[in-house]
Amino acid sequence: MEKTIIVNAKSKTYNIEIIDHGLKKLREKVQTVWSPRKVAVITDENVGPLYANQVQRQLNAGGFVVEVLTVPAGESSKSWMNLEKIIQQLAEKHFGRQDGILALGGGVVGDLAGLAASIYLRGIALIQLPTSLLAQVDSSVGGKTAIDLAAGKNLVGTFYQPDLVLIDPTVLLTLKSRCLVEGYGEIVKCAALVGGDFWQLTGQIKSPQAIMRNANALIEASVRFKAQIVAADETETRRRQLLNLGHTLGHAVEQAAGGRLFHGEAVAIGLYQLSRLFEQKKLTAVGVTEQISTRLQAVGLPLSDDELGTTDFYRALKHDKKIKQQQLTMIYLKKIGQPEFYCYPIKQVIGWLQQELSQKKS
Ligand SMILES: NC(=O)c1ccc[n+]([C@@H]2O[C@H](COP(=O)([O-])OP(=O)(O)OC[C@H]3O[C@@H](n4cnc5c(N)ncnc54)[C@H](O)[C@@H]3O)[C@@H](O)[C@H]2O)c1
Ligand SMILES: O=C(O)C(=O)C[C@@H](O)[C@H](O)[C@H](O)COP(=O)(O)O
Ligand SMILES: [Zn+2]
Repeated sequence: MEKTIIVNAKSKTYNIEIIDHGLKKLREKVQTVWSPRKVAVITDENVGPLYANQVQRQLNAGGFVVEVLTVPAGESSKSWMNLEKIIQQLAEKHFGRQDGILALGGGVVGDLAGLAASIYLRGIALIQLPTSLLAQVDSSVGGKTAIDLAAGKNLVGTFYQPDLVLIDPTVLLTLKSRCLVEGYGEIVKCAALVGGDFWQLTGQIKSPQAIMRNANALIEASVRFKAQIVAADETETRRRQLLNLGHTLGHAVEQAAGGRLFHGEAVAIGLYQLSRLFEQKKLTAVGVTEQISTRLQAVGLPLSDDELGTTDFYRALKHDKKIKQQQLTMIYLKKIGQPEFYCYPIKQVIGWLQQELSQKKS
């Protein structure tokens, strides 16, 4: 399979190339956007040993000079400390404005490396080579970069588009099952926003193996949708907020779980729980929540978490980026494929969630 999807964002137009065994074509693809230069390959301790040598060989063959910089695996790497270390290493190795960063890893590496690329020397070139399912369907596309603060997730970041996203679905074969499945949480989110054939396709996925068998179609559908949204609203003035379906609650749950839950798992909980509450409010059509829960449970994604009842929603939600003049915009589904905005005073949303979700572990 070889597919090209063009992202026509306001700040930049670039290609997303979805290519089976695309790593073998890395040199050729990078050469379409970059002349020979120094490249910092930023990766993590799991992905580096699997793919960094191959990436380095390909780049060297194209005349690129490669430095591999490795961070620990996991969400806690999205930190000031790692950002500073990367920036320091770029400076020590005399990276200049003509050089570049290639992010080789999951969403954690992509968000961190993207942020470093966007601020070092006020911005150097970036290529995303996403290796987790979540990164291939979501985080490598659209230019959001971030690190976390104690106060909340992704509170420091930029919008910074890459020159190229190269997706090789075959690298997913080395991903642990739990990591594959968490990426599917974002796919269900996306399919619920789109509806139609995409939603039907997710209805056929009944196991992690089925995710893998259908990976190419799932990646293509997710990326096509995200590319459209980013083209329409790169910096999230309104429409891009739709991609936050399930995230208002998801980010709160992820933070409360302190690393125990992966991002896609927390999004699954957020998707289900918020849909349940909006269905109770009669804003979401009867049966939507059941369709969502069936899809999530089919692959073993969680619908709830023990921490949910004790989550401090006040602490977690007050930093939501969708708050404006004390009003929080939440996304809900009127029906599958029909997302809507729901704007409500933040204090009342917090009270409502505390009341509805405290002590309930359903
Ligand atoms: N920028 C965005 O638009 C955006 C969108 C969604 C999520 N995110 C962010 O992405 C992060 C989650 O990303 P993630 O789920 O990829 O987590 P991750 O980067 O931690 O990757 C998950 C695990 O899989 C390992 N891994 C990755 N690729 C592998 C491979 N091919 N073989 C073996 N192991 C591999 C990693 O080392 C890690 O242990 C969160 O921080 C989230 O906030 C950002
Ligand atoms: O690309 C986007 O826009 C998204 O919202 C995609 C989300 O899946 C992703 O988790 C994103 O990082 C959330 O961003 P945030 O602005 O809510 O921190
Ligand atoms: Zn997300």
